[in-house]
Amino acid sequence: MSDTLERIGIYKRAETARRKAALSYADICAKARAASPVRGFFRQLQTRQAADGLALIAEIKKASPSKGLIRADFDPPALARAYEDGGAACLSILTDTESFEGADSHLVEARAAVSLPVLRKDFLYDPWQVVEARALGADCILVIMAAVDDTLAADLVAEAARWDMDALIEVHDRAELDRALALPSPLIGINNRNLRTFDVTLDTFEALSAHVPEDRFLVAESGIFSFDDAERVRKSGAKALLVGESLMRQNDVTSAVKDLMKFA
Ligand SMILES: O=P(O)(O)OC[C@@H](O)[C@@H](O)c1c[nH]c2ccccc12
Repeated sequence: MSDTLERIGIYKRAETARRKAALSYADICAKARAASPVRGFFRQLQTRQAADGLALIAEIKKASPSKGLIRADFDPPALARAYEDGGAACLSILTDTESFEGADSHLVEARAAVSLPVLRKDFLYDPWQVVEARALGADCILVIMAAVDDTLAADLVAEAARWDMDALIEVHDRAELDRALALPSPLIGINNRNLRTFDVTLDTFEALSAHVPEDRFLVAESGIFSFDDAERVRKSGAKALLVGESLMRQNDVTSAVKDLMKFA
């Protein structure tokens, strides 16, 4: 099968080159300095985890390469409000258009509708994209260890820190985890989905979580559909969940969040 991550890397680097040609580093920095102030993403997760035992990062996701169209009735600001009303701690918003039908405007408009911190969910290959994320209003970026080498990962994390943003470091196997633990970020996400094959299993979380030191804030990503799934990863050390599809498929997103987290 074709390697999706490889394909994404190719068009994303080309897209970024086009954007950089139109807007220099200095210009994108000026935009980032003028952006809405950072909302503490990690701090919010810690607060909500301390209060409830588990925090939710709720994802706004219209489509994906593995599932196709997930939600036809797609209104990012309305979804953001519904997630906030349900009790989500933070939002994750896809901005990649080619594979996920996301858009930068989804992030801008959804974030403006709520007071929650927001993760820009995209494929980052250049610190310029981190500054761009801040210019859009993002409070946290994603660093996918399967997509970047150690030098680039460190550069992305450093750029995020320069803008007071958090960085969620995503891993899928032991080698990626060991590389992630060398980075100066407390937020580690174990992606239960293999980005090359799309296989999803919570066994991945159970196997890898044992190797994550207690002082890291561990996020369980992908393939969480029920309260039982949430309990299963919580018992293996998850402090937060990152959930997209199972919430996006519900008409009533607010009660879907309450059911998943057993919020009253
Ligand atoms: O829709 P799910 O199975 O609940 O998964 C959400 C999130 O983990 C997933 O969208 C994701 C995790 N890592 C990514 C990297 C890029 C794009 C998407 C992702």
